[in-house]
Amino acid sequence: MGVEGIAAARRLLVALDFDGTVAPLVDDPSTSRATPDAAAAIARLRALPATWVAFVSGRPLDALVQLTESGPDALLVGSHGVEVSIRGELAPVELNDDERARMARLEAALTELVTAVPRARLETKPVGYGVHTRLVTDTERVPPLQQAAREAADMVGGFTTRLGKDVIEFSVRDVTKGDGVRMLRELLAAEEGGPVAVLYAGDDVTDEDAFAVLGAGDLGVKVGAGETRATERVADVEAFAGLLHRLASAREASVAHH
Ligand SMILES: O=P(O)(O)OC[C@H]1O[C@H](O[C@H]2O[C@H](CO)[C@@H](O)[C@H](O)[C@H]2O)[C@H](O)[C@@H](O)[C@@H]1O
Repeated sequence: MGVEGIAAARRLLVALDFDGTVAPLVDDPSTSRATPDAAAAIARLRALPATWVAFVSGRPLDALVQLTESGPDALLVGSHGVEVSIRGELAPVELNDDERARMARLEAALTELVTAVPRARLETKPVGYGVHTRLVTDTERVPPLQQAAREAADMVGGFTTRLGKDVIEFSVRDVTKGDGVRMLRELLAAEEGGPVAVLYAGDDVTDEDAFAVLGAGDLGVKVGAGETRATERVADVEAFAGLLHRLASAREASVAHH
């Protein structure tokens, strides 16, 4: 299924990773924003009937709400599938005592490791941690730091590890972006009373879980280089915004015919 094919789907969910897909990677994660071109294409898609745009991200949900400048109709999945917000209704994530205790032990160990490597940074998330190395200038120190972080997580036990772009992440919940996409598709299909086709786009290894739940009537788009199970690829964030505009134009034409 190509872009023009999926544009003709009766009901379409456009599920998007955020960092590296609609927003270029930057040194300060709090300053990330979708490019104006991507934002314009998303607005065009959102204006169409039977068309939904969702963000499915590794970001904590509160950051995702802020960075995507989401309105009350937003469909958001944060923390790699763990946190979900459907049109402002947040399903709260409550850690149990055991999870809290393991988080505290891992935080102590990671804090010590990160403090020892200049410009490494620890991101604290609702269900885990990210060890960021984007700004580490002594790059030889990155692999040993990541290895030590992995060992610390193994020692505490029960963490899912994900290697992303200049980040290694640990989550106390074993949920994926694939679970998030499946949940969104089922929700919309139940609401609308019929099947929903999905276009999913992402740039990182964690997006492969989402590509894995796509079927014959869906479309996976990999943004940038790297191995992927997605069937379509674009070079970068700018090219992906172009694809979103192409999708919006084709869907506008398809809607006009029906
Ligand atoms: O699933 P995503 O929406 O792609 O989020 C993945 C992680 O994104 C953030 O880190 C990455 O983007 C930062 C801003 O461009 C960049 O500085 C960092 O090097 C990247 O790893 C975010 O901080 C993480 O929480 C997300 O899991």
